[in-house]
Amino acid sequence: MVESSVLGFPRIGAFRELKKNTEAYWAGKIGADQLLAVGKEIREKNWKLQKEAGVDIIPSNDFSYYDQVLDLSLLFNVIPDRYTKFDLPQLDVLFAMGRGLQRKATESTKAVDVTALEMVKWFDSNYHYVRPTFSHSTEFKLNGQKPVDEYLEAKALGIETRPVLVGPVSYLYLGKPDKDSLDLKPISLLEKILPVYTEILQKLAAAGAKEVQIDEPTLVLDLPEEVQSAFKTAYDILAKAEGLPKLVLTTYFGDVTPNLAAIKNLPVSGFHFDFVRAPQQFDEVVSILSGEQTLSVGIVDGRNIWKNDFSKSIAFVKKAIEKVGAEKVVVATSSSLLHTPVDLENEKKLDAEIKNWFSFATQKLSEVVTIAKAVSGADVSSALEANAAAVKSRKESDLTNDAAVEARLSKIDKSLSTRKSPFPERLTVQKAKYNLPLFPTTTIGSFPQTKDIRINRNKFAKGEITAEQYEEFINSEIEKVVRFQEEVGLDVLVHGEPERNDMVQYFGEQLKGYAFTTNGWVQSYGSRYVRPPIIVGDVSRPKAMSVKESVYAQSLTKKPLKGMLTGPVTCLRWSFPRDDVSQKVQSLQLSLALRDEVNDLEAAGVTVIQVDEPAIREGLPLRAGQERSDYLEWAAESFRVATSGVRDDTQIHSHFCYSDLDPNHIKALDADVVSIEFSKKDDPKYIQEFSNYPNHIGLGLFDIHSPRIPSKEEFVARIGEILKVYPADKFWVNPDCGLKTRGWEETKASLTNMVDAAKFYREKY
Ligand code: MET
Ligand SMILES: [Zn+2]
Repeated sequence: MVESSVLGFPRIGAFRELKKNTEAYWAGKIGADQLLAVGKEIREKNWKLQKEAGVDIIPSNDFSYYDQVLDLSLLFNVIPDRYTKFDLPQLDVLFAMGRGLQRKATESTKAVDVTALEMVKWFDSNYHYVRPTFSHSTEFKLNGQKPVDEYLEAKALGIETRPVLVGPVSYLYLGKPDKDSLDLKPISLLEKILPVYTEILQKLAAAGAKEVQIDEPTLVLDLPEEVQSAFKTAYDILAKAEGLPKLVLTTYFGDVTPNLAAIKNLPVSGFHFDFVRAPQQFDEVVSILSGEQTLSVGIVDGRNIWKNDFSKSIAFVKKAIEKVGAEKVVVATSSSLLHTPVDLENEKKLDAEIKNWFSFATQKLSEVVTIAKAVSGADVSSALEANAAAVKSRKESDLTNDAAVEARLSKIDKSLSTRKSPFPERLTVQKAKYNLPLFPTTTIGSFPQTKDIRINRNKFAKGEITAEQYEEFINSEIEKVVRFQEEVGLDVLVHGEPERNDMVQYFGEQLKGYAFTTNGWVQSYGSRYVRPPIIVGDVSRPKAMSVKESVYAQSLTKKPLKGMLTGPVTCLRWSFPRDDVSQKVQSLQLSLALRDEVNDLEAAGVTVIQVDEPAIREGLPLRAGQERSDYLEWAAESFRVATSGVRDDTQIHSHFCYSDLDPNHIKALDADVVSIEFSKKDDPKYIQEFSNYPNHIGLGLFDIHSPRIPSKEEFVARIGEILKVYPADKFWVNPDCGLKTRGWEETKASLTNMVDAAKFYREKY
């Protein structure tokens, strides 16, 4: 019997229980005990769900209160000193590293003021991990035994699990040196970290774990020589240790063949490969298996919501069986299911035909089980028939294909993707028109999404208030935000985005070709979850989407008001995309819809327009090469198609966040002004890279993921740092990103300090 396996299950709860309770804990409304109890409940539910679905290999330690990489940092004591000096309980150390902590002293506790560690994209997904941050003084040792505890917890429920750990090479390589140790290469710590890996693995084995899923996803990246060779060093050492469980080396999100030499002959009990993303690697990766090693065939998509095509998958798995034998093959999800929503059954509003095309995490459990059964010769014919019917219905549906969109797409040429004049000429007319001071200040768009906003949005959704009442409410929010910005003296204002639940979903809901869910949440980072809309067919814009709010906001002020749109690549990346047409086609369709919106904004008098592309970096193919250069080309083309229909004196902004951005990747967008998340970038070399960026730029000055308030002096110092390498006449002053997750109090204080610092330099220059 071929076994089925799941690499990880969403841990947020079917109804976002984890978020609600984590945030309640942060707000001091519930105690740690209650939060821990909720975590336990979620784990129990997830394990039982998988058991009941018939999954053979069920993961444990895939749960986390914040991020699984951060958990490992805590477990291995990779905790910079600044987090340990307050005598915080472990859970609070975890959250302080994840999101920063600022707290006044009480009778029994010290005052705390510490920024978060850097958070970056998990490969090309919209999940973010907290970057392990190493110094010369890092002393690896086990801090507790979370993986063992969770393994035993499942065992106590009568469920045998396979614990998951990020492997040593990936863990180190995904990290970075702390600011006090910039010369440190994390991978050089390999031999120092292996003893703690050994220790935790021994403990797992002692607790009864027979096998551990050891994730080495960095194998899908271009790896420097010393990292490639680290695999052999690491796994040879682990293989020599006494009393370890078997290790299944798990890769996902891409093709590992360029690094095949690094894992050939590794002493592990098996390998997992992602054949959804990279089916082409099959022959080569199978060729490295020794007679003993198992092959985990990742065939059920952990990154998207389309129903599996059983006939194709079964054929694929059969091919694997032929090569290595049924007893060695495992049918698996391509990656953790963390990236998919929990349960399609909770979608009550989806059109029945469309719903039948989807499969969420819970449904994917039965998919791996059914495929495993089918290739083992069990009779699953009714499941196969239903599946074939769903696949056919999607392919042939009118909802999928729109001839008018396809015709417009075929007419895109250079004239549609080039601004009328080059940047220097635009700059001259824009200077004259907007007359902004040196160090112009602005924000990235969203202002605090208060409880009041959420309540009113829900009321409107439920029909408890009328459209007029809702509009009135939104207008009052806009007015509040505009007045506030005038008071603190910001230069380019925004309307605050109170009408937007999410920057992609908001537009998705107004575009034809999209479907959206009511409960399809996916963790993006920490307690922030997103509900990606789903691109089901050709995309077009029936009517204006954002003009009303921006025009209203502009009517309230004489200062320039920035209209806010989400760019084509980000709309694509933060949606569940179609898998039947290319990403390029989907992106360009979106860009045409956005072009109409940009032009409508300009015509309505909103002539500073920001088109956010925070996801442009995450979409970058993981390896250098043709696919990557093609991507950069169509991504930039999409942005320009969206934004180049405007006059020279219309100022186009763009915004990027979440990851290490290469300035060369955004030059071709030709935006007049860009803002970039930057506050946690300490490496002067990185700042230097941006000094040649030709257009204007705002390097984000404070972390919006943290409630911490930087002082004016801190802003002054940071701006001063950047000014050492960065020219003052291109310098915009702004936060890292939008302020939607922040409260008003810290927003007011931080922005006031930021504007004061800008004024300080304005006088100085
Ligand atoms: C993740 S990028 C966010 C940009 C958006 N305009 C905002 O401020 O919320
Ligand atoms: Zn952002």
